[in-house]
Amino acid sequence: MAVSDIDQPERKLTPVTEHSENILSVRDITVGFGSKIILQDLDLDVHRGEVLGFVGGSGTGKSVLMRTILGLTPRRAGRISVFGHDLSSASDKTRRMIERRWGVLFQQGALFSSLTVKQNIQVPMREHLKLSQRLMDELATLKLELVGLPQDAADKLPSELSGGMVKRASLARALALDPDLVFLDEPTSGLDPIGAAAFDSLIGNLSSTLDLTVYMVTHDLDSLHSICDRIAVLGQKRVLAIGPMEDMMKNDDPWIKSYFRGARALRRT
Ligand SMILES: Nc1ncnc2c1ncn2[C@@H]1O[C@H](COP(=O)(O)OP(=O)(O)OP(=O)(O)O)[C@@H](O)[C@H]1O
Repeated sequence: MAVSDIDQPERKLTPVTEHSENILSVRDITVGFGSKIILQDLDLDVHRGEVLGFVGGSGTGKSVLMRTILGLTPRRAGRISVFGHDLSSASDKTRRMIERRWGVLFQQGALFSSLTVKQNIQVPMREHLKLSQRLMDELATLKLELVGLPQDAADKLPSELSGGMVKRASLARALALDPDLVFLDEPTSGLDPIGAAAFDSLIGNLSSTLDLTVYMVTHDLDSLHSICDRIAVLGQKRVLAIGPMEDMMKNDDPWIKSYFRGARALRRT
């Protein structure tokens, strides 16, 4: 049975009044390209075990922030601490340990087109672990099951998969090393509403059963309502607001109001 077919267990929401342990902390981050500043003095905390949804207008810097945290885009100022380690002062060994403990699903899936699904899932295993081919094959089989892909997907190339299957295969790769934290960049974009709901359900289930912390950039209001413990809104080069959906529904910032209580948002109720 696919994970997504299992009824979604009632999610235990992270209590926001208690000070949860931060798995990721960003302080005073400034990022720019040439003379254009995208993020300025931005602060953000992600609590262990939560699903944090990240929203903001197009071009506000959601992907830039995610790439900066991942070390793919340089920052001009600020500190990032993951699993209690400051990334600026981390040794190469610590940095590799951190990279082993996080998984990433990029916006377009970013699977290697010339590798089969199984080989794609095994890329992080080859990079970080020394395992026999047989063990890696067994692990890839387990990951396919975890994300609800049929076993015959293992030997297919990404071009032979549907959009929803590509997302699941990318998620299987992001989960290859049993991470504590996963970054998902618009995981439901391009999926039809049924596929998107099944994917949300999968992420919600994995988050509860594997005790995963999820950092999810999304435009999908359904995802925000159904699986996010908290929502962070990016605007004016910083995190404008962060909190549970109830807080967003009460917020009077014009962008937040029109996003969460505008005509499109109200149509879904
Ligand atoms: N490598 C780069 N060089 C120059 N500008 C860049 C680069 N990467 C991103 N930008 C600019 O940074 C801004 C933020 O881009 P980003 O992709 O983070 O937006 P976003 O909030 O993720 O948008 P969307 O919701 O449309 O995906 C944009 O103006 C973009 O053009």
